[in-house]
This record gives sequence, structure tokens and C-alpha cells, in this order.
Amino acid sequence: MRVLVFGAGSLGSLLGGLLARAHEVTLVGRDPHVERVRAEGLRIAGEVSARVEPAATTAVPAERFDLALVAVKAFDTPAAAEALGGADLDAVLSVQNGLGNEATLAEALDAEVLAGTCTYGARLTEPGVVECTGRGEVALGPPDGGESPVAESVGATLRAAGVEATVAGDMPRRCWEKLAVNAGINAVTALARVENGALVDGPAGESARRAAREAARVARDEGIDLSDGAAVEAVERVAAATSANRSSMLQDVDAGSRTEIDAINGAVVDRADGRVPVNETLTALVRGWERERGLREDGEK
Ligand SMILES: NC(=O)C1=CN([C@@H]2O[C@H](COP(=O)(O)OP(=O)(O)OC[C@H]3O[C@@H](n4cnc5c(N)ncnc54)[C@H](O)[C@@H]3O)[C@@H](O)[C@H]2O)C=CC1
Ligand SMILES: CC(C)(CO)C(=O)C(=O)O
Repeated sequence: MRVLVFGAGSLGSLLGGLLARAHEVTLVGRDPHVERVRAEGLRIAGEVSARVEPAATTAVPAERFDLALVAVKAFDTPAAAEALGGADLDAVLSVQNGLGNEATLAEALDAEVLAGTCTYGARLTEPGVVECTGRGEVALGPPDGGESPVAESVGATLRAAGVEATVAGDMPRRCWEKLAVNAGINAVTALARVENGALVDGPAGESARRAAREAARVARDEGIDLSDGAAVEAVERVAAATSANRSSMLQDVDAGSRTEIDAINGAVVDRADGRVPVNETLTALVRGWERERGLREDGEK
């Protein structure tokens, strides 16, 4: 299979590297990572060890691919959609966090766009080297739920390369549950400057649980079967299982980089019919920090 990975950062390099064990993979990313992969190949370290030689480029080739995997941060999805328009794609799979990525891709692209949730952990440690910080799985399927032969074929493509993959008919519920987890954990840990484990029994935990309950309520208003209890249980389970993690949003804040607040807590606020005070506050605080740092475009909320 010919696979294009748009966004060869941490997750894109890990999944692209794993896929390169069985498929013809092209990574689209930025220098100096791209330059190093071209010169020396890509090394996967940590919980998986491998050395592979995918093609690497800074621009989408005007060629045909069976699958494009999208692994940019959510705020870069519109640019990804535009760039991917230059290729001929059969299927597109977003493995990003946050809501709205598939809709942005589907609006721009003439290909079947699939939703994905990913629990693999990845970290680009230096150009040319990606660390697998946790083995997980990719769940994927049509964004509105149900079955699709394209989803089955993409699942088989992932599994053929040894990537754990589940083809799921209930992606709306899975995406909302993952959103509730990220809405609970990410902004709270970023603002409190604590590792995920501090939410299990620490004072910031109640804010995380409240944010997740609000997300579950908005999900139910959209017809998704996600109870408050299930959302809170998911936050507590993930915080305990990743207790030593610094969440991706805390890492972004540490690095002085833009966060995915708009696609996570901001998405809960945007979709809410009524007040979601905890998500409103978390969103405003993180956006306020981004604004002060000059990380938001003029005219953005
Ligand atoms: N890193 C992880 O362990 C996990 C990440 N995710 C999600 O996956 C997505 C990606 O996360 P990371 O890999 O951590 O982010 P990242 O920032 O490490 O990787 C994104 C990469 O895309 C590249 N990129 C952006 N726009 C580009 C363009 N126009 N052309 C070429 N390259 C471009 C960036 O240079 C960057 O290297 C996020 O939505 C994140 O929430 C989900 C599960 C686990
Ligand atoms: C699951 C969790 C919260 C792990 O840190 C994550 O997805 C993130 O940090 O973005």
C-alpha cells in the first residue's frame, strides 16, 4: 500500500515508521527532521525498536496514495486539508485529538475521510529519532458511525504493519469519550503545571471531573450515549494509567507553543446549548495565555 503521513512530528513519525515496516510510506514534515530521515532513515526507540527508510519530503507529492494519515496539531488541519488537495487519495484517516478535524478534511478532499482515536504515545526526541512512549491502539471508522469497506481496508493496512487497530462502528462515541478525557486532563494539568497523576486524588481533580461531565452532557445533547459516570471513569482511569505523563497541553505550554485548546475544551464550549462554566473558564485562560504569547492570529477568539 502507498501511505502518505501528513505531519511527521511525534505521532506521525511513530505511526509512519511502524507502517514503513510493511508499506511504501512518504512522510510530509519539516526540516531538520525531514532532512535527517532522508539522509539516515528513521529510528524508532522506546517500547518499539526499529530502523526504517520511508521517503520524506516537506511538500505533498502530486501522486496517488491509498491512504493519507493526518497527524498535525488540530490548529494546522485547515492547512493540511489544503495541502492534501494536491494528491490523489483513496482514504484519509485523522489520528488527531479534538473535534472537527474530520469535517475540515472532508469538506476539502475528494476521498473517504475516517475518524480515528489513538492511544499510542510518541515523542520526537531529536531529528530522525522518535520514541514510542507507550504501545496502544488506533480505533477507526466512519465519523458518523456504522460500517465501511474503506475502514476495513485501512484497518487491515495498519494491522499488516503490526499496528494495533480496531475498526469500530461507534466512532462518534469513542471520539467524544476521548474528548471528555482530554477536556478533563489537558487544560487542568497545563494550568496547574502538574503531571496527570496529580488529578487522581489531588485538589485539581475535581475541576477535571467537572470539565468531563460537561463534555458528556454536550455529547448526550448531540445524541451520543456517554454518561457522566463513564466520562469521569475514563478521566480517572487515563490519569492513573498515565500518572507520570506531562499532558500534551502542559508540554505545549512548557515549550511556549500553541495548544489544541480550541479543538478540545473550546469545542465543548462551541457545541454547548447552554453554559459549560468549567470548560468556558479553562478555554478562556489557555486562550488568554496564547494571546499574550502572540500565538493566536489577529481576529481569533
Ligand atoms: N504525540 C502523541 O503521543 C499523541 C498525539 N496525538 C494527537 O496527534 C496530533 C499530533 O500530535 P504530535 O505528533 O504530538 O504533534 P507534533 O507537533 O509533534 O507533530 C505535528 C507535526 O506536523 C508538522 N506540520 C504541521 N503543519 C505542517 C505542514 N504544513 N507541512 C509539513 N509539516 C507540518 C509539524 O512540523 C510537526 O512536526 C495531535 O492532534 C495530538 O493531540 C494523539 C495521541 C497521541
Ligand atoms: C491521554 C492524555 C491526557 C495523556 O497525557 C493525552 O492524550 C494528552 O496528553 O494529550
